Amino acid sequence: MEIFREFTFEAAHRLPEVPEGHKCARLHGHSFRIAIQVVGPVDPRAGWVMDFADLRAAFAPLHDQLDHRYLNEVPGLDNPTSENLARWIWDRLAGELPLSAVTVRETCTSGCIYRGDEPDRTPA
Ligand SMILES: Nc1nc2c(c(=O)[nH]1)N=C([C@H](O)[C@H](O)COP(=O)(O)OP(=O)(O)OP(=O)(O)O)CN2
Ligand SMILES: [Zn+2]
Repeated sequence: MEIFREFTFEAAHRLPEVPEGHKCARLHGHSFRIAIQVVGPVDPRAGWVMDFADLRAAFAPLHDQLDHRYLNEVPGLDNPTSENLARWIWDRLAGELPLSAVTVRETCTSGCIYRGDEPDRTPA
């Protein structure tokens, strides 16, 4: 079974690799929403995969590095797209949680879901 916990943080960023004139090259901010999803068996005694509090504890150091920051200055996030942020979070949590997905929502209507390195599904 999969469980998830959601987190929010406020941060500024700019995207340095967008085409000239793209609005996202300018400094701007978002209320980012993150979902950390893990997978595992339901412990028959506890009745849960793991305590939601364990997800909060695991994410807490990352929240400290992201909240009210200029993301471009965070080591490893010099091009802080949703995709790169999802991978950045995954790489830092994969060693301690049985991750199945990291979701990053940058706005109410856009974001990405990362499930770790996946086969390339680009049509031939
Ligand atoms: N694949 C991606 N595309 C874009 C990303 C990204 O991380 N991955 N990021 C941005 C910008 O950060 C932008 O702030 C968010 O994009 P967008 O959905 O365009 O935001 P708006 O709310 O401004 O949308 P409008 O419909 O244009 O109002 C851009 N693209
Ligand atoms: Zn943005």
